[in-house]
Amino acid sequence: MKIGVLALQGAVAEHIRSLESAGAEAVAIKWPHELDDLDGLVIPGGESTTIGKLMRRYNFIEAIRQFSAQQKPIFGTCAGLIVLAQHIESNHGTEEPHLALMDIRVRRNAFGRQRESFETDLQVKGIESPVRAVFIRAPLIEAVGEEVDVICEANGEMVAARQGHLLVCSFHPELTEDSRMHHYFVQMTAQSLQTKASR
Ligand SMILES: NC(=O)CC[C@H](N)C(=O)O
Repeated sequence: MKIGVLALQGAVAEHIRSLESAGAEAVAIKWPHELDDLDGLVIPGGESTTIGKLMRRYNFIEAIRQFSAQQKPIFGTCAGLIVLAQHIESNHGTEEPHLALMDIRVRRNAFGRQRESFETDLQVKGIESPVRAVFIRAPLIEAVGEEVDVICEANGEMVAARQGHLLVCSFHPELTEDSRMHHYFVQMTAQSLQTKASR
C-alpha cells in the first residue's frame, strides 16, 4: 500500500513519518502524475488559500478530483480539511471552494485569538481511547450533509468526519507521537483496496 502526502506546503515530513509508523509506505507528491500509482492521499495543514493557489497552479484540482472519483481515500487535516470542503466561511464571508469534494461547511480560524493553538484529548469514533489533538488556527465543521459521519467533537463542535472514502480532521494528528488517526486512514485505504480486488 502506497500513500502520498501532497507536498505543496505544510507538515509533509511529519505526515510521512506518522504514515510509516502506521504501517504504510509513504511518499511526498509534487506533481499530479505522481498520483497515478497511489492508493491513498493525505492533504496536510498549512494555509488553505496558499495550498488552493498552488493546487491550481500545478493542475492538482482536476487530478485530485479524478483520484477521488475512483473512490481512492483522501485524508485532509486542518487546511487540508478546508480545501476538501464544498462550503468555506471565514470572517470575511463566503469563500470560493477549492476541491469541493466533501459535503461539509467549514469555518476557517474558528477558535478566536485566545484559543489559536491548544492541545486536548478527544474521543474519536472507531479508536479505543482518546487521541491527543493539536489545534493550530484550526477550522470547525459547521454543517454536514446526510452522507457525512461525524467521528469526533470538541466541546460539542464537530472536528473530524468521514464521508465514504473521504476523512477530515481540524487538528494536526501528525504533530504527536500518536499515529492512530493515520492508522485509521491506513485501514480505510486497505479496505478500499480489498473492495477493489473483490470486484
Ligand atoms: N494549521 C492549519 O492548517 C491552519 C489552517 C489555516 N488557519 C487556514 O485557514 O487555512
